[in-house]
Amino acid sequence: MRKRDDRGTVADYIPELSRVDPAQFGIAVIDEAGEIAAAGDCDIPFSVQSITKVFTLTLALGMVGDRLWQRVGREPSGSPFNSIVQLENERGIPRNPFINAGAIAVTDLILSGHQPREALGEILRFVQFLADDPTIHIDKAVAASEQRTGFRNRALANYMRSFGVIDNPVDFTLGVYFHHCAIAMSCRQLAMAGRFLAHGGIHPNTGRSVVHPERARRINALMLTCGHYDGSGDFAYRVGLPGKSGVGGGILAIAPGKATIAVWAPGLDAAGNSHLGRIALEKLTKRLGWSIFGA
Ligand SMILES: NC(=O)CC[C@H](N)C(=O)O
Repeated sequence: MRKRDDRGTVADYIPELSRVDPAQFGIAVIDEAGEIAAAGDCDIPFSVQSITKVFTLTLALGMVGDRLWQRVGREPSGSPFNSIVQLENERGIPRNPFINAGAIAVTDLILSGHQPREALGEILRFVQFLADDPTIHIDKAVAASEQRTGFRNRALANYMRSFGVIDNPVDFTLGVYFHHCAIAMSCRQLAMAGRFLAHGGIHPNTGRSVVHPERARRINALMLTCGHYDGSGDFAYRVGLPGKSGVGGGILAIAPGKATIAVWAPGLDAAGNSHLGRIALEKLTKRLGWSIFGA
């Protein structure tokens, strides 16, 4: 991967992300026993962006349960991650929790009854707990950069608010959303944080239950069908694992019962998913026979 020169394009609609060096590549795999195989820039923290949508969905389901599905759907959108078109015909209900509109609605549920700072603290502590690492932090420069330029997300949130899908002041909800997207993690930390999804909802480090096995299975199903936006079908076709991407160039993939894999390569393809990250996952799952659809 290091040697390839087809690297995709670094996201530039969040100015701070356009400063990231596209030559970087990292990967970390953690198996059921906790054995770690990691290479390249696997310890460099990067902006996880939409990958946090997996953690905020998990947290929100724990807080409000299946009531969440009154606000957000569970179907792939077939549209770009920041698209607004479906909201008009679908009463402001976003198609799924992994497109921006859906993740903003989920963030709004987490915020309800809290101050933005408390809600954000709750999300960050949850991610730190999952990764078993209290040093994980929010990159304030990235958050501020998106606060300044996030006009589309502001449009999505205001539009949903007009349908009553968002309860809190839009600026509060978006403040929490921009900041949790700006959580910085390395591939190693991310692969660690996802482990409960590969192992039936159990946190392997502590043996404690994070979610019911059924919920872990369902989150994986959503990652498979919606985790790469309008590139989800292609990701399932090529890689064959539940996965969640972010515009920082990271992908978290789950091989149920086997392992978690986190990859990071900042250059993106046309759908906003890591170009080399996807290629690396495709090669790895093929070689190991890890696709959930068979060898
Ligand atoms: N696909 C992504 O990672 C998008 C997340 C980013 N914070 C945004 O809202 O645009």
